[in-house]
Amino acid sequence: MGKLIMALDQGTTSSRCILFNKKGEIVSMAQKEFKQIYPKSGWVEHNPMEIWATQFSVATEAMFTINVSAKDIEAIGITNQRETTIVWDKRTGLPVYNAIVWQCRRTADICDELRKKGMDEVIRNKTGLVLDAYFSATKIKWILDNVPGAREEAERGNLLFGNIDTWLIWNLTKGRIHVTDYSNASRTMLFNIHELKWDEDLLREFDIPESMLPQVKPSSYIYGETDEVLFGMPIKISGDAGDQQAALFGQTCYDEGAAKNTYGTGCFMLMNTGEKAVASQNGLLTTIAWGVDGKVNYALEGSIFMGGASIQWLRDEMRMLKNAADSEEYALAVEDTDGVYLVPAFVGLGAPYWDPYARGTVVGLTRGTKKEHFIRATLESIAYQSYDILKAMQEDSGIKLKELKVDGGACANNFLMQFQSDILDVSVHRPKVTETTALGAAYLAGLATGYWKDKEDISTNWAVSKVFNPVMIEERREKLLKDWHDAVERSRGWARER
Ligand SMILES: Nc1ncnc2c1ncn2[C@@H]1O[C@H](COP(=O)(O)OP(=O)(O)O)[C@@H](O)[C@H]1O
Ligand SMILES: O=P(O)(O)OC[C@H](O)CO
Repeated sequence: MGKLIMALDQGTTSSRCILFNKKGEIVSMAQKEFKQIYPKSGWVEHNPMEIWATQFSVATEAMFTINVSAKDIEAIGITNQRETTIVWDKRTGLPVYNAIVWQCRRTADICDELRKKGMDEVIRNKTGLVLDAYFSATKIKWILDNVPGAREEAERGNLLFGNIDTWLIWNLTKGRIHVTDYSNASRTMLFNIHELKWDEDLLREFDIPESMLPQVKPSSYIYGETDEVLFGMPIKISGDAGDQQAALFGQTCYDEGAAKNTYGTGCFMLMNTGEKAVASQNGLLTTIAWGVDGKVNYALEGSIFMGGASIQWLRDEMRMLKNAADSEEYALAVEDTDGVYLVPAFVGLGAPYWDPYARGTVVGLTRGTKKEHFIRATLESIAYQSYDILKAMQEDSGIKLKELKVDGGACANNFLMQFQSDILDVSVHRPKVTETTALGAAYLAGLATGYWKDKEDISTNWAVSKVFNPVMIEERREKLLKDWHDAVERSRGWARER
């Protein structure tokens, strides 16, 4: 069989491990969901120990299932839900608080205060990000200000910060390595994406000691080896990237202008802008795609907070679905939504609106509205939100997209993909391997050890499974989009006024 690459994909709702062969094919896979903790309205946490435990357990399960051991694994690549913040005590390895998840809105008021001081402009220029509770900086500050004794211990140099990648590498190496990569660092709101270093002014503004921060390395790089106790012998750890950037890499979007959209918990559209950091005029983020071959690549990103998660909400809270995949059949059982629009602003709206006070809104209900219309409107909202991002991206980059590569759990939905193509008026390409996040992490790891020679070697692995071409007439598209934008306006600012 030859050696395999292990990708650890630590997502918002589950920890996954996938073993890939040289052709980029999935040889084994294991997955475990873990608990979502909602201590207050708008707050979201994870237990860091559960994240580590589930991630390690799926790693051993994926090996065990196909009867391979550490000697069969060439290297490990890590990819992770980004921004989610963990602070732990380096003496004990114990977190001082739960992981504060990227979706958590608890620090919206800290952002409001900073905005009053004009910090939004400073932050945008240095980090490429929009001042928002989404990113790690205000989450770290919240932990230091609210966990008794945390600030004192941090100032004494006893506490470490990490996103999930850093936390996993620290645990995989039994506390020997405290590291992250450029793509993850670029999501903290503390990293200067032009100078490629932690920004002293921002650290001072947020009152965060630099000693807490990990070293920043390329995304394809031998960071170290796993502790031999874990897998029986050490395995190289040689890839690390935030999950959305890893998906861009896994989709082989190596050329300037190439773009992908991932339909997972949220939806994240990224366009490679090469070695140029393009500043957005339309509410997108400028972010680091990866550091590979001694160079840093930038991307424009549109982040949508509720993508597939809104289908999960239909399933778990509204109890309209037995499983997410059934949404396709319900949506196809009606011709349209009968004028119903659902804006899934359950945790505010991300790009391009950036409104933490927007809340979920349904408009156009009538006596004739059926469950099928409601489900279809929820699926359509995913496509409309992606339209808003693509439009902003085309304006910012000056590039008219001809095709969009897709991946993530919800891209399995054929209704959604066809509607997406219709609304964008662009062809949508679904690859054979849709686990592109894990694949990207595997590619980064394998490039560092010479398992794959170069990006060209990898590119030949990408293969399309299905193409969706637009068939909707323009007048219909325009009417739907106009009504969608009216519905979005009705959702905005709702929580601020209450
Ligand atoms: N066939 C489907 N139709 C619509 N949504 C789906 C479908 N399959 C999965 N999903 C949604 O996709 C999400 C899971 O995708 P995944 O890429 O595994 O997410 P993540 O990496 O964010 O944990 C869930 O929110 C689920 O509701
Ligand atoms: O867990 P995912 O795949 O929804 O990704 C989460 C993102 O990285 C958040 O920025």
